[in-house]
Amino acid sequence: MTLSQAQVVNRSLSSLKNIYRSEDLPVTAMDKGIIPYPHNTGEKPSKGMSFDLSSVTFLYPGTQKTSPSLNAVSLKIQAGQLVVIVGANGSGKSTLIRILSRLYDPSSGTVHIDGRPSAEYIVSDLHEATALLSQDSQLYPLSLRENIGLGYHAKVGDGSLVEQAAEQGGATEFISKLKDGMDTILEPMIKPFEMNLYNKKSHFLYKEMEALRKKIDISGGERQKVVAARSFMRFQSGKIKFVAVDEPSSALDAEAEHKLFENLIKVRDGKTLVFVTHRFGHLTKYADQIICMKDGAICESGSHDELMIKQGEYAKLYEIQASAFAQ
Ligand SMILES: Nc1ncnc2c1ncn2[C@@H]1O[C@H](COP(=O)(O)OP(=O)(O)OP(=O)(O)O)[C@@H](O)[C@H]1O
Repeated sequence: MTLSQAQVVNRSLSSLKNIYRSEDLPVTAMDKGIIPYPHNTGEKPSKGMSFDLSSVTFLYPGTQKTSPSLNAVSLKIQAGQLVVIVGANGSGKSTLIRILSRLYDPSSGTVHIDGRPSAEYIVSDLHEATALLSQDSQLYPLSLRENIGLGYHAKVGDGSLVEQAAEQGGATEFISKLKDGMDTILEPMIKPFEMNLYNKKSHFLYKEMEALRKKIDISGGERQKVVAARSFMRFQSGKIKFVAVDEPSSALDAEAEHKLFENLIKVRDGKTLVFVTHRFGHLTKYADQIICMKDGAICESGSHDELMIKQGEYAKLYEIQASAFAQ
């Protein structure tokens, strides 16, 4: 029996629903915890996830490196804060995001979330309350509508929610220019057809298969807009308390990046936002707290103005970028 494209897509969608919750969240050996998150939901509405890290050191399992990727990191992030992490390549920014998102537990030191050791919470609950937007986020061989809708799979059939998320992620314009719009299927899966149709050029499905073979490519920036739209869809679940944004904007032009940040900030209510960025300006000036990292450690933290007065690492990085515009 040959599966139709729709059947293939439906099957993929239902299996992806099961794995999507853990997208970007590789399961590592860690204490799975027993306390549901959020805890004490009957109390006043949460402003977001809060963090308290004390002397956190982290070495990737099996790494050849002799020095830890995070070294004695201590920091506090209050619920609802907008935090920006900056620092040179390899300084530990993404690693810190992975610890905050509980993709890894520290090699030593402690992490408290909302006042409790993070290991006490059911890890899948923490992941469900976390939206991680990073360059590694994947797209699936499904329609653009489904790729976005998967963010909140119970509402994947709600066209207006999916379209709203597409708009917030900045994806509407490029999608409207595609022949099949939201129904465009990315990287169609032709394998099941091909097995049956090999060399049967006269078969009526052969032509269809040939059309599907033409992979629909979208640019790096457009992919990131779809992934961003999926995160906005996730926010609709009402469960997100922590948004970690690890440089998703590297392929975005300046205007698209600005809009993405603006849209994320518009929906920040009830969420703690942590951004990793190499581009100063948009965010760093509005951040409640800037964390500047160097060689796996926090070398400075404070507001933009405080760190500029200090004339340390942050001011150095900022001035390098500012001088490029002044010339
Ligand atoms: N999966 C991994 N396994 C082993 N070492 C890793 C892994 N990921 C990162 N590292 C190492 O940990 C250190 C910190 O890396 P990390 O990705 O956190 O830095 P970063 O500040 O986010 O860098 P960039 O700005 O280049 O993205 C680096 O020395 C890096 O080589």
